[in-house]
Amino acid sequence: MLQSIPLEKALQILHEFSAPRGIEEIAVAEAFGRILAEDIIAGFPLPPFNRSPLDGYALMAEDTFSAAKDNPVRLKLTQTVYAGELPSAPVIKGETTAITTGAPLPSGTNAIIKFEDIKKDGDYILIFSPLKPGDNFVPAGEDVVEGEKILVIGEKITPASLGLLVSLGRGTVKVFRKPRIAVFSCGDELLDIGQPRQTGKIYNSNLYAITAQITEAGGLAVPIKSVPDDKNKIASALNQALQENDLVITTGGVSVGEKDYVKEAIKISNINTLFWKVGMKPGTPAVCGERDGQLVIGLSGNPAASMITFVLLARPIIQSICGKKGENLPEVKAVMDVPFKKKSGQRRFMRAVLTWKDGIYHAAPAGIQSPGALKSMLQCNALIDIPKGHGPLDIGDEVKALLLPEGYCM
Ligand SMILES: Nc1nc2c(c(=O)[nH]1)N[C@H]1C(S)=C(S)[C@@H](COP(=O)(O)OP(=O)(O)OC[C@H]3O[C@@H](n4cnc5c(N)ncnc54)[C@H](O)[C@@H]3O)O[C@H]1N2
Ligand code: MOO
Repeated sequence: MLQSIPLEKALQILHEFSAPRGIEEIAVAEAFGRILAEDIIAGFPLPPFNRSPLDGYALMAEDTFSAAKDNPVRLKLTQTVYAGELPSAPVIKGETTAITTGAPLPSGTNAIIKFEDIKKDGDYILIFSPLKPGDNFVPAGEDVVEGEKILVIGEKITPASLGLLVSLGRGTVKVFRKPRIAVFSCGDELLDIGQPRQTGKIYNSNLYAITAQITEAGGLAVPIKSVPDDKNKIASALNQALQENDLVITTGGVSVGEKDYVKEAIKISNINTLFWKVGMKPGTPAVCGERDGQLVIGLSGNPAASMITFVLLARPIIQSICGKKGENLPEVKAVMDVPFKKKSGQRRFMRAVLTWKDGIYHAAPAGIQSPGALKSMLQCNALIDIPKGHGPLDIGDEVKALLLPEGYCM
């Protein structure tokens, strides 16, 4: 069994099992936040026809070249085109068409003047300044040309991508299937919501924090009741969770204590242990296994450690299973504004608050860094990646920071 491996190596191993688990075609109305499983090629241009961007008059710019304040040009008004209608005739020299915003332009026109800028004179309009060809003229395909690839496999569907899909007449779209991700915590000390407080016991907060993290990552979280410190019970929970889901995440019971049974339960369930312990603090004792291509990711029970290991180790794998392309967390440089006294015997991911000031990120520790201290995660918007063996950090030291996903921080 591999033991105490660098985070990058751990990710490389897990990525062997991170292929998407299938494609489904869903209604565009349901597709916000999903990951595209097809490239979207425009079947027609946007806008689909030459159109007016304002309420006014469509005309030939050449007719207005001599227009001046004291020498207006007179054009004959021959028709009105409203948005949703079609012009009944082209515009010829000396004529104009009244037009509303979004209406198709009659052929022959190459400029539009706002109705506030003309004077009506019976069936004629008076124009007091010249227009150039193309003034206020929105050509078909200004936004998207026919045949253009506007969305690409692996991109997240945003409000704008939904708008574009519908503009192109799409009612459904192919997306990667959301992986079902079971999550449960191990520990005799765990109480669930609603159970009365008991001395020596604590509430199972990890289940809810990790469930939310799975949802943020794009997975379909399947939270499961906590399992006592019993290797056979943990093994059977793992078995069942693997049968019904694409991936299983556990918390607790991964260290060296007498009742830390997850590693043993993994063996009992015929899950192949991929590695135990990752060179990072917090979250060192994470254990990962695989059975028939499905992963089990066992995180530390400490609430902050489990959240941090989730974001660094599990999130990129989940995102990849979701079909998402690209890096996990954006990396930026920051300067320490507040010292951090501790040495880092191991590579440490320090919870930090980053603020943008004078063209640079400034970093301060987010609070107590112990792996069980969860409150520090509230304000934490970044993790400072401190290399193994690094001494204390002083004010002004430059550090590497990983920006946490939006939605993690208050
Ligand atoms: N002798 C040693 N002891 C420990 C070592 C070590 O190397 N030698 N490693 C420490 C490190 S590092 C970590 S991290 C923890 C990890 O322990 P486990 O993953 O086995 O987690 P537990 O012991 O089950 O729990 C740790 C801590 O977190 C609380 N907890 C557990 N589950 C939950 C939950 N669902 N919600 C909220 N809080 C939870 C639990 O009560 C403990 O306080 O091991 C060190 N020990
Ligand atoms: O690895 Mo543990 O460092 O205490 O979270």
